[in-house]
Amino acid sequence: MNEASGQFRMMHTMIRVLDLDKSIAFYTGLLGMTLLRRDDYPDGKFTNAFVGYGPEESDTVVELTHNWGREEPYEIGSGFGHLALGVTDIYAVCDALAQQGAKIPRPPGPMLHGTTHIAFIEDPDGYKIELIGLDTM
Ligand SMILES: C[C@@H](O)C(=O)SC[C@H](NC(=O)CC[C@H](N)C(=O)O)C(=O)NCC(=O)O
Ligand code: NI
Repeated sequence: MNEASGQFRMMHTMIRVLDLDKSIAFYTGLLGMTLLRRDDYPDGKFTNAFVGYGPEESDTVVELTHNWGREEPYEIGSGFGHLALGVTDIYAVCDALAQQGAKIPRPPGPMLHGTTHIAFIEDPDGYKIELIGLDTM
């Protein structure tokens, strides 16, 4: 820790989404997050929806930005990696997600070159979400 660290707090990660209702349903319905707030900006023709596991005052959350009228899928690019969620019993969680139709391009198991058990699922826009087996860390 350095002297500057007390001045900053991690607030959110923003991702641009094509279908806001579909994304909100994914993050709340499948991943158990809460829709914390939804702010429309008519002058900018966009909406921000914040989802997470606790209030923004104490938790780092995800900001889903929807640009009105956008139809072209976003290019996620090779630089973006993933959002990471910790879970207990990653195998049971992945089974339940698969039964609900979630895309799981990387099934659960020990990570390459490591020992932590991870999995990767995809959100409606194709953003990778890593699931980390907390009991395997
Ligand atoms: C510990 C956990 O939070 C990780 O994200 S490690 C996952 C691991 N990451 C990498 O290998 C990064 C280097 C790689 N060359 C890259 O640029 O992505 C990972 O993605 N492992 C893949 C797997 O299937 O285990
Ligand atoms: Ni990670």
